[in-house]
Amino acid sequence: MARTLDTDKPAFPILIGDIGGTNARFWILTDAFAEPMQFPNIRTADFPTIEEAIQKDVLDKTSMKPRSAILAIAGPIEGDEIPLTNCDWVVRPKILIGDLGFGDVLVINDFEAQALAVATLPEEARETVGTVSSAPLASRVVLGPGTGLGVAGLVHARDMWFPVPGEGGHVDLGPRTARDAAVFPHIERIEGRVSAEQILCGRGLVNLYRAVCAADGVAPVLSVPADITAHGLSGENAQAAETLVLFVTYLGRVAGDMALVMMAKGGVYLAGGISQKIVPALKRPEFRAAFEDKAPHTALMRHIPTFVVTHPQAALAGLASFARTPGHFGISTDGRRWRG
Ligand SMILES: Nc1ncnc2c1ncn2[C@@H]1O[C@H](COP(=O)(O)OP(=O)(O)OP(=O)(O)O)[C@@H](O)[C@H]1O
Repeated sequence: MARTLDTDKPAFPILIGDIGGTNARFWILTDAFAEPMQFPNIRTADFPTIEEAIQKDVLDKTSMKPRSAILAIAGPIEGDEIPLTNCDWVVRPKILIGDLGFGDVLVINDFEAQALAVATLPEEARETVGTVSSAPLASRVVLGPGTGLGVAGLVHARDMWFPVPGEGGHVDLGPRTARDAAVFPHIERIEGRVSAEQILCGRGLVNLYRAVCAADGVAPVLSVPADITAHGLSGENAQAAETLVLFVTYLGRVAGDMALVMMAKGGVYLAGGISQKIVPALKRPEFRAAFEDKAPHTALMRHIPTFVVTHPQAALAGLASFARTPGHFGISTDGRRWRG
């Protein structure tokens, strides 16, 4: 139920963890007010299991014994064994309780955590894209191209924020312009279709770049997402430069669709590992133009702010806000909380 944790809060110290497909990050909150203890970011591929990662990255490095854990993971949360999308780890709350000594484990969706962050993000932890820079207390959307494409909504009601997790990264993305029509036939599909995540993530950047090369009849010379954005931003590779322009155009198109679905007058927040790295490209006209190009609602879209989340550990900041003041957030713990 929405207020479960308000009356039954997890006990401090609390381990909070943001576990993505590529990276995992952990903090310990010693109490409701103290600065968090931060631990080195790790790559999930460097540890065979999450238990080993928590033991070696966190527990072996402090005498603090966390009593509770709140983990945000990439993937759906069902049952007592929760495999992660895009990584080999399986989260087993009963093992975390039995082997690592936690008394209380809550697992939520990683984009729910991003939504928690967006609810409480200070202005200095975001950068405005476009000309609208104030965000009213109204529904928001967070959209994050990273290892995958995460999407969540955030509803403000009854003086609380309610994150709305979903699978919005898998909506269809179709061609609009003549150039799109030339590039799209070369985009690798998933079961016959081009979902947004086929383009708007690290792997998708490579997919899009290869399609641009194929449309131009040139051999691809880049294969790593960071190289494509670097060569695209510098302009030294024509196909990478166009890839980046198309990437922000499609991101604007999907971000606009999500804003329409949620009536997100409170703004669209771009998170994930890629957004912060391509801010100059997002500030070119194409992103906002695609975002606003939503007839018959272009006037509405012009007033919706768009931001890049610049906080380096936004999901952890969101989890920390929730752990400290759970009553401010409507998070359901049904089927997602285990006790020792
Ligand atoms: N400079 C860059 N330009 C483009 N892509 C990048 C850059 N740096 C990293 N990436 C890509 O970002 C992705 C990692 O994103 P992120 O940091 O959000 O990881 P994550 O938290 O593990 O992801 P997720 O939560 O989506 O599973 C990888 O696909 C990586 O190739």
